[in-house]
This record gives sequence, C-alpha cells and structure tokens, in this order.
Amino acid sequence: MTHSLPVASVRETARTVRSLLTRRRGLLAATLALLLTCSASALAIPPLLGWIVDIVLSGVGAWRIWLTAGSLIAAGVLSAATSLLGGRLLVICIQGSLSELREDVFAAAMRIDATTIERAGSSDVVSRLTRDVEAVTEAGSEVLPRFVSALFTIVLTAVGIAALDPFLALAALSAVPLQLVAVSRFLRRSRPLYVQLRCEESDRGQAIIESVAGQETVRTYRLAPFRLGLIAERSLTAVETARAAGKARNVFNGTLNLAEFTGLAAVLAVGFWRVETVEITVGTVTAAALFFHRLFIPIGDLLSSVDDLQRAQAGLERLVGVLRSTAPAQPRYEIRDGAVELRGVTFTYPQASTAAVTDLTLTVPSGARAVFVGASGSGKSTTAHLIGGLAAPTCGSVIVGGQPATRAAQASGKPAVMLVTQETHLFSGTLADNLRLARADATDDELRTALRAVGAHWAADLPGGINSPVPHDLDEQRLQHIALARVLLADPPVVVLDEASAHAGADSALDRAVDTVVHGRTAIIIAHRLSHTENADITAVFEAGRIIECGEPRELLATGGVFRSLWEAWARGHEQLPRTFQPPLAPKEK
Ligand SMILES: Nc1ncnc2c1ncn2[C@@H]1O[C@H](COP(=O)(O)OP(=O)(O)OP(=O)(O)O)[C@@H](O)[C@H]1O
Repeated sequence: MTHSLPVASVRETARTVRSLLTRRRGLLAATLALLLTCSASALAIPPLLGWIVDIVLSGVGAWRIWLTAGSLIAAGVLSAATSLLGGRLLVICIQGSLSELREDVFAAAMRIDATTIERAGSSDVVSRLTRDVEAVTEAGSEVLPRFVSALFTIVLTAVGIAALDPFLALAALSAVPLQLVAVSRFLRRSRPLYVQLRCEESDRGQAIIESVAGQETVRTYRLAPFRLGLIAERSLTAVETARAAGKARNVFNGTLNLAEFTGLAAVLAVGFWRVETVEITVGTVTAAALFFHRLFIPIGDLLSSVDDLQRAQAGLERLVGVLRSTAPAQPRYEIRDGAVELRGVTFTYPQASTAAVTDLTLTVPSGARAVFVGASGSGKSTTAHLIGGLAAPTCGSVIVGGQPATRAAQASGKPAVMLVTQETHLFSGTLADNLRLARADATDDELRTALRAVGAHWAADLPGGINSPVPHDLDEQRLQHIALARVLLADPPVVVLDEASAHAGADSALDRAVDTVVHGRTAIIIAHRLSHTENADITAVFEAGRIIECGEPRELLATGGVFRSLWEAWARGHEQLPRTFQPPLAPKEK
C-alpha cells in the first residue's frame, strides 16, 4: 500500500493559480479586453441580419441593404481579428504561467526526500510530472481559451436577446434549469472520480514499474502470476472508475442536448406568437433565433470544456500537492569541514516494523577514512544513506561539517557529500554531458583528467572521445569509473562509497581509483573486502543495525574481538595478506 503525496484543496489550488496569473496581470487585462471586444462585435451580427430581413420585407432602398451588409462585414472582420489576437495573448499568458508552475513543481519534486518518495511510490511522482502536467497544459492551451470566449459570448448574447425582446429572452431561459442541473450533477460526480482515477492509475503504474524493475526476483520466485494478478486487479479498478466517469459524461451530454432542444423550441414558439400579435417583426425573431442558435456552439464549448477543466483541476490539485509536500526552497548552508558525526542515530524505514539501525554513535574527523564492515543487512548502506542526507534519522542526529546531513545536502557551492553506489545512473547524451552533471563548468581537459585519474582509459578510445554518446553496453567497472570521475569533478569534502569497488575482481585498478578519489577528503567506505580496512583510520563493525566495534584497525586486531575473527577468517581464504597488515600490523601473540 502506498501513501500518495498530498492533493491540495480547491482553495490552495486557486491561491496558487491566482498568484501565477497576477504576475502577468497587464497581459491578462489586455487579453480579456480583446476577447470582450471580439464577443461584442460578433454580437452585432444577428441583429444586422435581422435588419436585412426587415429591409427586404419592407421593400425600401437597396442602399440600406448595402450599408447594413458593410456593417456586417466590418463586425465580422473586427470579431475575427480580436478573436485571433486575444486567443494568442491568452495562450501566451497561460503557457507562461504553466511553464512557471511546471518548473516550480519539478524543482519541488527534486527536493522531496527519498523516504517520502519511497512511501508514495515513485510512479505517483512520475504520473504527476507527466500525465497531470499534460492534462493541465492541454486544458490551459486549448480548453481555457475556448471556455473564456464561450463565456463572454453567452453573456453578451443573452444580453442581446433580452435587448431584442424580453419574451424571447424568457423563452431562451427555459433551457437554463436543465443546463444547471446537468452541470451541477456532473461537477459533483466527476471531480472525485477524476482524482480517484489518477490515484488508481498511478498505483497501477507502480505495480508495473516494480514488476519490471524486479523481474529477476519475479522470475526466481515464480511470482509472475501473482504480479500479473496484482496489475490486472489495479487495472480493473482503474477501468471501472474510468467507466463510471464516462457514464457521468454521457448523462451530462444527453441532458445538454435536451436543454438545447427545449430552448430553441421555446424561442420559435414564442417568436411565432409575437409576430402573430404584430408586436415584433420577423427580422427581430430571425435575429433572436440566430442569437439562440449561436449560443449552441459556445454553450456546448463551455459545458463540454467543464469536463476537461475538471480533469485539469484534478491534475492541478495534485501538482500543487507536490509543492506542498516539500519544504520551501531551503536556504543554502555553509558547512565547516568534512567531519562526520553520528549521535545516537536510529532509523526505521517507512514500512518497516523494526529499526534498520539503532543508536549509532561515531565520529569521523575531517579528512579521515572510515570503513564499515559487517554482514549483509547489518545496516551499513542505511548509515551511508543517512550520512548522504537522503533521509533524516528517526532519532538522534547525523552531522556533516557542523550541519545536519539533510541540510548539508543543500550546502552552498560544491556538494558537501557525494554518495557513490553500485547503481550509477546515466542520462542520455554524451559522456561529457554525464560527467558535467557533477560540475557544469568543467572544461573538456578537466573531464579527461578526471577520467584518466580513475583509470578510465577506455574513454579515450571511444570514436568521438568524451563527446561520444554514452555506450549502452558499459560494464559495471566502467560505470564505476564514471561515478568516481564525477566525485573528482564535484570535489566534495565528504565522499561515501557504498560497495564502489565491488566489481574490482582480481584487478585492483578500481581500488586504486577509489584511493585517488578519497585522497584529501573524508571518506566513508562500505567494504566488501576486508583489505579495504588496510588504510582506514577508523573501522566500524556493524551487526544487526548496531556498531559493535569501532576504532583504529590495528587496535581492533590487537583487542581480539569480532573484527579480529572476521580478519582471520577472511585471511585464511586469501593466500596473500595485504602488505601493511602482514607482520607490522598483525596482532602480536599474547
Ligand atoms: N528500503 C528499505 N525498506 C525497508 N527495510 C530496508 C530497506 N533497505 C534496507 N532495509 C533493511 O534494513 C536493514 C539494514 O539494511 P542495509 O541495506 O542497510 O544493510 P547492509 O549492511 O548495507 O546490507 P548489504 O551489504 O546487503 O547492502 C536490513 O534489515 C534491511 O532488510
């Protein structure tokens, strides 16, 4: 079960939209004035046509027909020109606001901490940044301009009919009750359905992403039927909600058609009676019928855009929810040095019932090298993540350079801590692009130097050198080269290497690269081989989420505790001990 990110209330969403629009209030006012002019000039067309009918019926001078026709053309041209210009300005205004919102939401999503993303499921964030942004953008650029101009046309046309004849206006109003019922029922029913549908779609996406990402596990444990069942169940739930939303839309459209029929029938019937009683001319009834007929399209536009706007509103509420789920942009923090301190740290993963690490206390002075050893699941990676500021401890504090680690992650200037894991993410683009993620202003020479320093000589052999697209078939070692070169380029005071040289194998080139990278900075190394403790200032032995031994490795060997047993067991499996641990470091026999 995922805990989706929050969805903003209607009021919060309206506040955000208002603040985005008021930044462009001049442009918005000009746009509305143009659209109003467009609707007003279009409004002149039915009465002018009605006059032509009356002039023809009365048989007076042809010049009047020409004059009226000229006015008709002028009104048409003015209406078309202002509609074009107003529509364009509206799109510019809305697109500007939307792109600002998109940037804010994207920046906010990047600031959400890893624990919240994990709790919400990554597909929730992805669906907000893709499908919701799409729905809002589409509504903003296509539906909203149609909605605004339809709204103006309806209001002005209603005024026009009333000015022609109040009885005809009353007849036209007979369509309104049915329209109001249709809209209010639809609004009540569809908005929660759209919000629900989005959540269900993102749950379905999460199940698919997890199944694909974990396909090896799925295959190994023969979980395919279970995973497919889960996806099918979530798809079915989403389809049922989509069907309920479709049904609500059909009822809505049917009621609108009935309303149109009722209104036009009423206008024609009343018009017939009024002409019979010779109180108005045929031209007036013609103008009123044309007015009412002209209303069909904008009313259809207005009410059908309610559907799209509803969907966009649901999307907007989810987007504003992303803004709400992060703290406002943090001020940049200065870190003092590369010292790392854990003070009574306990951390429990969101959906776990027991703590992954408990009451950890450790001090790594600036520039020192600390190596974490321990069995799988003993809490090393969790501690590395906490030092990297990816999550805040449940209890206690993790301090980097005098700042809580989560703040140090936003240190001003270069990053305070960099975490290198076995999973090196590459973006599409060239090798240089991928390295410049660490330092945007690095020159080509600096990139090449960093690659050489970590032993990535293969990069020079690529057809276009560092400007070649990243090869798809990079092996784990080469991926680690890129990750380590990024550290050299970013030059953080603290580096956390989680199994960074696990793929070194017999070749110790990657170990040498690790040595180069950690030189001159505080290093936290999660070791998969005890040889890594050879050059460590501090070795911390983890067991069941606790640090059970901690100190300078020679002292630990001399003390004869768990580390010494581990060391001896490891050494038995390796004919050759690392140089420094041989005679000089090996514990003296007591
Ligand atoms: N995302 C997670 N959600 C819930 N529990 C987790 C999560 N990641 C790790 N754990 C649990 O936290 C505990 C510590 O795991 P951690 O990965 O930190 O250990 P580790 O020593 O780094 O192991 P390894 O060397 O296998 O990575 C384990 O019990 C593990 O099952």
